[in-house]
Amino acid sequence: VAPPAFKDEFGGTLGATCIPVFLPLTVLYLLCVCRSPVASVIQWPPVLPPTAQLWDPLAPVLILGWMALQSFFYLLPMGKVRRAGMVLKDGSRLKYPINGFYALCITAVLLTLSLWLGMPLGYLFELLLPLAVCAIGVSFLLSLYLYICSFWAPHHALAQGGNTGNPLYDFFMGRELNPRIGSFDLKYFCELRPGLIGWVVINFGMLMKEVELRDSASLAMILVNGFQLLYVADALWNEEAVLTTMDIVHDGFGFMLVFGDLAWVPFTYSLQAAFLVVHPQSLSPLGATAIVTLNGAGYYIFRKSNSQKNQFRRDPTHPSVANLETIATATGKRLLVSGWWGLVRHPNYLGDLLMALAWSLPCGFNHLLPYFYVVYFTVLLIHREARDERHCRAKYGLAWDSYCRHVPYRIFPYIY
Ligand SMILES: NC(=O)C1=CN([C@@H]2O[C@H](COP(=O)(O)OP(=O)(O)OC[C@H]3O[C@@H](n4cnc5c(N)ncnc54)[C@H](OP(=O)(O)O)[C@@H]3O)[C@@H](O)[C@H]2O)C=CC1
Ligand SMILES: CC(C)=CCC[C@@H](C)[C@H]1CC=C2C3=C(CC[C@@]21C)[C@@]1(C)CC[C@H](O)C(C)(C)[C@@H]1CC3
Repeated sequence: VAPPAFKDEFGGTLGATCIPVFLPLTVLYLLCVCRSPVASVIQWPPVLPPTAQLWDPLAPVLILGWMALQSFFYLLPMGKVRRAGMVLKDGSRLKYPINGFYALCITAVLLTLSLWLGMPLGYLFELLLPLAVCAIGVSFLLSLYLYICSFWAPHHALAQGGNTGNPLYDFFMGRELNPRIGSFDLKYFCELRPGLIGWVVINFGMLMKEVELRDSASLAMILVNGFQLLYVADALWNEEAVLTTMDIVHDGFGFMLVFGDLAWVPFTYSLQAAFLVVHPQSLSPLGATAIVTLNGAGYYIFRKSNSQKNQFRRDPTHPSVANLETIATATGKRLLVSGWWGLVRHPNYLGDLLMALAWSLPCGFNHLLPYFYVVYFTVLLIHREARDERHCRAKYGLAWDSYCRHVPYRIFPYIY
């Protein structure tokens, strides 16, 4: 039996106690700020909504209906049959359906149909706060369910980090690695479907609200919608690649990921679109071209580097990666030291951050709020890089040190 893991991630027990209180309040606060005329994150006294604005009986119906609809799409026998994930502690490999892109397409068809039937999608703007409250509630309930069920999971199915014996810390980190109901994988489903697709649906609702208010969608709103739709469509098109990410391979499914997937992503990643509804911006053609170019460059780096590593991990003999320079490690796996992964140790983070900046720039320079995503994301990725570095050093030892000497910069070439 392995020794219990240390409570050393995310500030230990204190972090695991405070974050589940602080982050849900942050989501609600940011939504209130972005709808206020001043939209200042440092406004005092802070903008607080009347309690009546936090609840709408339609919200739980929409959230639960949405989860049920996306679960139904997940179970439909379409797309690639069932792909095997990474090898687990007991030597087995779980199978996953690869049909997320179809789920996005069917959702798009349903949205078009509902527009045609005259459904007021712009009403999502009014519903943002009650929807966020319900998504937060669902996150707490699901995390509690996962925590309780994990006590029936076999030992080899537990995650390394969320297994300390401290209930608060384990609830936060997640005890079980791949909780499932039958063949329905809860973590894989939540990571890519309800929150990610929900995010672009909310964005579209904000665009429709703008059309309602001003008769047409602004260029800034179209760019934000287009960029973020590209990001979500890319994630679902390359769904298989998520099977090699840290969340799926290493992290347990606890409050951090449940809340991140179901509440944080849809309601904070859509802040720029919600902001533009109340604070319209005009963009010059030159400004728009520069922003599109920045997003294109970020996307290119993000996609090429992620695909290169994914291809290399799936089949190192594939012609697209077979000629790259590598370092051998004691585990039998090799590390890339040329190509994208020879430029910096996380080229995919670099591309993702350039895109994050391009999503905020259409909102102009008069407010900090639309830049919340860039700031949060920089902190998240620097922290994530440090966590990954610790895992890799523990896994690969001297080979990792040698990789770090070959590739000294972590995310930004010649800077960090
Ligand atoms: N939009 C958002 O909110 C978020 C987006 N992301 C994005 O998700 C994507 C995945 O990120 P994440 O899971 O954090 O990390 P990575 O995809 O960067 O995966 C890290 C793993 O890659 C392997 N690896 C590292 N260096 C090398 C190398 N030189 N050669 C071969 N393999 C290597 C190691 O695993 P092993 O050796 O075991 O294979 C390491 O643990 C990124 O593009 C990131 O930007 C991430 C978080 C949030
Ligand atoms: C503040 C807080 C609660 C943080 C939790 C972190 C989560 C929001 C993120 C952890 C890793 C994520 C990934 C994506 C979304 C955000 C979370 C869940 C991702 C699905 C976005 C789309 C990308 O293409 C991706 C598939 C590579 C990515 C995977 C990691």
